Amino acid sequence: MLRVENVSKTIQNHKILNNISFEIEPGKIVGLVGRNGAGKTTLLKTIVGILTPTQGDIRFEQESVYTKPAIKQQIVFVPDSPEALKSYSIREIVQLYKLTYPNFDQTYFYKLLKKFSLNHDRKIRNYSKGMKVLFSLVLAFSTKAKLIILDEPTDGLDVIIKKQILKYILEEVSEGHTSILISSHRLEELEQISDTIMVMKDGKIESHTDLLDMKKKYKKIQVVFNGNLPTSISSKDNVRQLNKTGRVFTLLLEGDIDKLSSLIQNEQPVYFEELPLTLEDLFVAKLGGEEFV
Ligand SMILES: Nc1ncnc2c1ncn2[C@@H]1O[C@H](COP(=O)(O)OP(=O)(O)OP(=O)(O)O)[C@@H](O)[C@H]1O
Repeated sequence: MLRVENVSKTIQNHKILNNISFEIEPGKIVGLVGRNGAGKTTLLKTIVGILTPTQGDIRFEQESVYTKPAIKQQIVFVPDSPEALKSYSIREIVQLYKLTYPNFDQTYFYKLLKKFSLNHDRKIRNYSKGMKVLFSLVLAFSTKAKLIILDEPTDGLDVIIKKQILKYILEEVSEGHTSILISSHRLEELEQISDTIMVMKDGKIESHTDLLDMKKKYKKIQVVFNGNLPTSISSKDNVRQLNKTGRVFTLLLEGDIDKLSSLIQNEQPVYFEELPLTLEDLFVAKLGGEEFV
């Protein structure tokens, strides 16, 4: 379990991280979303001990990553640009990783290279951008670390390779107890694979949403009535109007969603349909139009 406890980071009088606390349980995928400059990379680098916090602590399995650096063998950071490895041969990288991570599984590593058609005779600098990202992920998962931290792994990749990478991350997590912290500025990408989503803004965690809980608590519907929206519905605090086009209303129901649905059905709409709910809908309704793209 990772515990981030009241972490703040100030660089040159600029407070980049402001009192951040959260936990990641084993086997969970946590998505970190925020616009450019929100502080995502700084937070990730602080968690892995590349940067030291001005205040607060980071604990993994109860040990502080600052006072017990050996615990860092259980945590792998994959930076947003995997360029650092490009001047090494694959054999050199394997040697380096075996020294750093005692559980590095070489057989598994070569098996995965083959699976993704990453030719290991080739120099990494000759890989395409997508291949470099895949290679970094394969390397990270082969360490058998308990926490893998990925900084914008899908940035700048085409849709096909992006899907392949997200699918691979999900497969790896379902196999064991690896936890993942993954950042992106694209909410809809992380929503597909995460258990929880944290939204970061101006160095703070603005919201922390459990996606399973969200599906239970909220429902998005489209309804049409003969006239206007009946006041028995529009007057409810837990019914939010997301959109109105002519007589078509898109509503977000919150709380006891079954009770609210039957109340709406009782008003005999001429049309009623449940729509898939996205986190973006929820944030637009709750936080007033924040965009993440
Ligand atoms: N070493 C540094 N010195 C001064 N300012 C810094 C330093 N590192 C980061 N910052 C500032 O901290 C803020 C957060 O940067 P950070 O790279 O963590 O954001 P981010 O959310 O990862 O952004 P992006 O999505 O663009 O990668 C930015 O305003 C950046 O300019």
